[in-house]
Amino acid sequence: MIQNIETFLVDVPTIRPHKLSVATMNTQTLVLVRLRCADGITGWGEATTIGGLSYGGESPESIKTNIDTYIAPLLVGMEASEVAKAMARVRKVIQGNRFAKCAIETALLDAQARRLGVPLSELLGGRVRDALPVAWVLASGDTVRDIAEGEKMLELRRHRIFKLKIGLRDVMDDVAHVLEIKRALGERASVRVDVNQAWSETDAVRGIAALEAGGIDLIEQPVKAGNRAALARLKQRFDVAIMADEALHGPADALALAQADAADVYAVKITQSGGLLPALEVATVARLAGVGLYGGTMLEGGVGTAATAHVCSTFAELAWGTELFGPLLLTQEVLREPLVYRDFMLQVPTGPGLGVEIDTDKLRAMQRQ
Ligand SMILES: O=C(O)C[C@H]1C=CC(=O)O1
Ligand SMILES: [Mn+2]
Repeated sequence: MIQNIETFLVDVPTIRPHKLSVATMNTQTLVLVRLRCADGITGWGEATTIGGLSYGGESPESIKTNIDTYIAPLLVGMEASEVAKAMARVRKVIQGNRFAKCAIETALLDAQARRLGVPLSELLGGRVRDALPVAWVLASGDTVRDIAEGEKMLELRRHRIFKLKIGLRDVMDDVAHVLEIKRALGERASVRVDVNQAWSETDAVRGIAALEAGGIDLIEQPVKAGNRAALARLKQRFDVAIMADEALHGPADALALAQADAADVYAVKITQSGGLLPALEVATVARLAGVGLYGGTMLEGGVGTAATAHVCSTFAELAWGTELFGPLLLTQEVLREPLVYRDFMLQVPTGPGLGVEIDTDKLRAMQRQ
């Protein structure tokens, strides 16, 4: 039986300012959920977002309030091992709130996988890979600093895929910044950009033409999320791969984007999809439509990152790797043992459930009062 559900906000400084077109992050607010069951088993989930309300429609505070006020009372007293019934109730009664639903589903699945003594991946159909390629995001806002950071990551053998956050400056200034980094890193790295919706379609035509010519491998969400037709026109116009991120809020969007032939690649995010099982549905639509997969992040800490890793470990094809580096951007760790990054890959945890343990003493000390 589900005994109680608690939510925690944890403000953690980032290792350096992280500049996106929608926000500059100096701290990240982790939203963590603990679900305790009458059989003594505890499950954890995470609903972290980026930049308060500047990236998505749910803020850390709204997620906490909505779980505490509306979702937890629906679930307390239900059978904890009946994850699908519990989530069916949540999905029937609660509109929207994809991030909150994701955290709840993660906690239920973590608890159930622990109960069964298996890694969470095995409840999701089973893993076909034990490690995932991980991109690093260069977003200091400074070209020289970004190049030095990229060189350091290559030397450490931690990352050889780099995503650059652009869209804040004039299109051609951004292009010059990106191409300088590409020239410095050369064939040793895959260099990609994320515009986070900042360009008009005409900006995008100019910007993508120059980036494609300069050897950039992937263009993420160049135009507004709602402008599916523009994304489709850009996909038809250019050879370089176009990725949908903010345009993709779960399986229905995955289908609509596929029907519009609007993207070469989907950024699969468990929070944006509204949970782990909807994220698997996004991946299935992609597979059937011939769309490539990429494991996306909302810069979650260890819990959400592990959950996404379990999901991505089940993908037969993962052509574009992942960006599951969230914990590495943070100055403090909430896990007892950090996730393992080695040889350019994140190792998918092997223990029961998520395969990570929360340091509850640390959490108590770090949580927002
Ligand atoms: O992809 C996004 O838009 C969000 C995010 C992922 C990595 C990062 O730095 O920001
Ligand atoms: Mn993105």
